[in-house]
Amino acid sequence: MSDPKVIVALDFPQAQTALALAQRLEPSLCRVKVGKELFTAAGPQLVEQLQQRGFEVFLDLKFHDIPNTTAQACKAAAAMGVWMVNVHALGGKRMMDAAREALANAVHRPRLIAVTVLTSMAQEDLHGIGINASPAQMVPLLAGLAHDSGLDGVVCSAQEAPVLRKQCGKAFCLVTPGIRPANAAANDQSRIMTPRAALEAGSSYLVIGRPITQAPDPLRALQDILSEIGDMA
Ligand SMILES: O=c1ccn([C@@H]2O[C@H](COP(=O)(O)O)[C@@H](O)[C@H]2O)c(=O)[nH]1
Repeated sequence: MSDPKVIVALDFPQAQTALALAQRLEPSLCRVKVGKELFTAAGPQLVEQLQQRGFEVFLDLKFHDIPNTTAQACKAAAAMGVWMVNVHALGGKRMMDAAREALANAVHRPRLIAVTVLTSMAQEDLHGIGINASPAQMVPLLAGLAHDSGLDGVVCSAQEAPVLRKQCGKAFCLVTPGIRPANAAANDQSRIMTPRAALEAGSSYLVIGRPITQAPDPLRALQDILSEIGDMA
């Protein structure tokens, strides 16, 4: 089976719009991501519909709660048959251990990854919440905890990928949002990189939302990105 490197973020307020966009894409070219906005509006039924159309789904709900609650939420995600699910590393090692253990005997075990520092955040945002460290310092620390807990990978920016690749090894999955083709608007993202540069830096998968979903021709936008990636796809 092919292993598409692009994960399209379906950030829409309702199922109908998300399905219409998915209809214009190709499961052989990309996976899709269902995040908080769409899942809150449309729920597991929408995940099921995307899977029926052949898409593998990254359920991006960033679970961050006490260990038991997070573990049970991960189990519920696995029961939906999703390809990937995530927790937030700021929930700590005990929470990540519980999440991994909860999935150990799942019939269909999704990849379990942890968000490190959101790609929208810069150093001043961390200072604003009392963390006197830079993303370049915090991300390796949180990725180390996720790695020690036996998680499959992390969400980070592509800017941290070279360091994490060395720290956590080849098999560790680095999922990177904040991807912007040259000249595309950064929007609310802070730590960004172009698609090809991100893969060269060591990203495993690229999460791309608005540059594709808001384009006049989303399939064309995806294909342009895949052409830029070329032999790295
Ligand atoms: O650190 C993170 C974690 C998750 N995201 C999600 O990725 C997409 C990015 O969308 P764009 O439109 O390409 O900016 C979005 O769904 C975020 O919730 C992230 O950006 N950063």
